[in-house]
Amino acid sequence: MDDRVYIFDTTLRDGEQAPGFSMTTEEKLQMAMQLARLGVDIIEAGFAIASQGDFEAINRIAKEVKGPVICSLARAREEDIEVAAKAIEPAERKRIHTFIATSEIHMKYKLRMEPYEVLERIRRAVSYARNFTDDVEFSCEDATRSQRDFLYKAIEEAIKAGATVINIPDTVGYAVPEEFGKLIEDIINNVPNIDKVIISVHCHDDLGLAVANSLTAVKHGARQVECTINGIGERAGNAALEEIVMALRVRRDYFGELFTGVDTKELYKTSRLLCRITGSFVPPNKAIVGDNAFAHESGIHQHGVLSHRLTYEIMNPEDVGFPVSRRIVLGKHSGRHALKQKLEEYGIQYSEDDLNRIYERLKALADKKKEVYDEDIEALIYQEFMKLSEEEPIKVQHFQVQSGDNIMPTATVKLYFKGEEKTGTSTGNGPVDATIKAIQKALGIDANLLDYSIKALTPNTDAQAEARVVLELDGVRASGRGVDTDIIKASVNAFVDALNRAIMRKEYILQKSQIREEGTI
Ligand SMILES: CC(=O)SCCNC(=O)CCNC(=O)[C@H](O)C(C)(C)COP(=O)(O)OP(=O)(O)OC[C@H]1O[C@@H](n2cnc3c(N)ncnc32)[C@H](O)[C@@H]1OP(=O)(O)O
Ligand SMILES: CC(C)C(=O)C(=O)O
Repeated sequence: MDDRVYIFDTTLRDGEQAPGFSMTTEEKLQMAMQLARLGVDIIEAGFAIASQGDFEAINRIAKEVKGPVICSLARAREEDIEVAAKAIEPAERKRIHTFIATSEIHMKYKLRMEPYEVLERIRRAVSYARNFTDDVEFSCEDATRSQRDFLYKAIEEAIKAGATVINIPDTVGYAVPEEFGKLIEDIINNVPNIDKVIISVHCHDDLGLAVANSLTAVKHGARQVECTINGIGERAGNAALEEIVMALRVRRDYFGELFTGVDTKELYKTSRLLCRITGSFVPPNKAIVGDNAFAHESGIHQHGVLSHRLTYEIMNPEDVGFPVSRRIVLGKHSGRHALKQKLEEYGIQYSEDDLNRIYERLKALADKKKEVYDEDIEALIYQEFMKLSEEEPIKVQHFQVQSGDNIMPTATVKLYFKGEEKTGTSTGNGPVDATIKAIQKALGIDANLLDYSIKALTPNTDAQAEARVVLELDGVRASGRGVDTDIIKASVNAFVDALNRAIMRKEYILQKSQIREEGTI
C-alpha cells in the first residue's frame, strides 16, 4: 500500500456549512490560493448546485487555482452532477464527489427510499459522473451507522460503476477510534476490488474524536483524509487539517513512513487567513495554531524548556510557521529561572536581591491582573532598574466624538503629557480614526499604526469590547490593549496604552545608551 496520505481540504464546503462561516467568491478564491500554497491535494471548493454564488466560486477556483484537484460536491442526482461538472470544468484536474446516505435512519426518514433504490441511485450517479471526469469520489453518508452488509454492497456498486475514491464518513461524529479503525479494516477485507480505489475518511467532531478517528483510519489503510482548517464544519466541525498533518509528521515512530504533501510552514498563515476572512477566532489552547500552543507559563515547565527544549515541546513552532518562536510567558505560575531569562533578554545586570525583589513584584502583579503581558514585565524592569516613573506619560482627560450617517466623524481630545495639558481636534474615516488622529495632533506625533483589532468579549450589544493596537513610534514598536463597553473608549485606551509603552521604551533605550557611554554597564 502507498505511504502517501492525500489531504482533501473541505474548508470551503463542509467548513462553510458552519453557521457564520459563509464566504464570498473573492474570499473563497483567496482561501483556495492559500490552500494551494499549503500543498493540499484536493480542494472541495463547494456544492455547485447550492447557489449561483457557490457555483461561481467553484468555477473561479477551477479557473485560477493551479496545483490541487478541484472538486465539487453533488447529491446522487443527475442535475447536481451536471452543475458540479460545469463548475469544475476549467480545472486542470477535476473531481466530482457524489454521495447518498446508506444508514437505515437516513434512507427511511430523510430519503424515503428503499435500500434497492439507494443502490440504483449509486450506480446511476457514479456512472453519470464518470462521463465528465475520470476522478469520481463516492461517499456513503452516515456510513458509521449503516448496516454492515448493506454498506459493503453500496461500496461494491460504486466501485463497479467507476468510483475511484470511496469515502467513509462518520457524518454525525458517532464513531470511536478502535471501532472506526476496525470498520476500515473490515471494508478492506470484505469489499471486492477495494484495492483498486483510494479509501477516504471524513470525520465529524461531535464527540471530540474526529482527529483520533481519522488517524486510526489511516493506520488501518485509509489513504485520504477529509479535513478543514481550524477544524471548522457542520455542528462541532470536522477533523482539523493542521492536527492530522502534524500528528503524522511528529509521530513517525508510530505511523511509519506515512507522509502528506503539506508544507507545514504554511499552517499558521492559513489558519489566520481563515480567521481574518470569516471574522472568527481560534481558541488560545487550540492544538498547533492556538496562541498558547507554544507558550509556557508555569515555572517548572519554563525551567524545563530553558534547560532542554524537548522536556516540554514535541515540535518546533517554526515548523508550523508560528510567527514567534517559543513564548515564555511570565505570570502567576512562573519561577525565577524564567524571570532571569527575561532580564537577560533586556540586557539587565542584576543581583540575587534584585531578582528576588522583582520576582515578588511580578507575583503581586499577577495576583491582581488576569493576564500579565510582556509589556507589564518591561514596565516593572524600567521602574526597578532605570528608575523611570511609575506614572504613565500620557493620561487622557476627556474626549468627544461626533458621528452619524451624514456627517464627517469629528473628534476632540484633551489629555496630559507628563503633566502638561494638550488638546487636539481631527476628522477621520470613522469615529475611532478621528479620535486616534486627534490624539496624535494633540501630542504632535505621527505614530505608524501597524495593527488594530477589536472584538466583543460577550455576545450582547452591551458587551465589553477588547481593542488591541500595535504601533511604531520613531522606530520603537509597542502594543497596547483597552477594554470598555464603549468601542471608541476601548480603542483610545489601547492606542494610548501602546503609545505610553513606546515612549517609556524610548526613554529606556536612551538611558541604557547613556549609561553605556558613561561606561557603567
Ligand atoms: C452530510 C453533508 O454535509 S451533506 C451536504 C450538506 N450541505 C448542504 O445541504 C448545503 C447545500 N444545500 C442546499 O443548498 C440545498 O439543500 C439544496 C439546493 C442542495 C437542495 O435544496 P432543496 O431542493 O430545497 O431540498 P432540501 O434541502 O430542502 O431537501 C433535500 C432534498 O434532497 C434529497 N437528498 C438529500 N441527500 C441526497 C442525496 N445524497 N442524493 C439524492 N437526494 C438527496 C432529500 O431527500 C430531499 O429531497 P426532496 O426535496 O425530494 O424531499
Ligand atoms: C458529504 C459527506 C462526505 C459529508 O459531508 C458527511 O457525511 O458529513
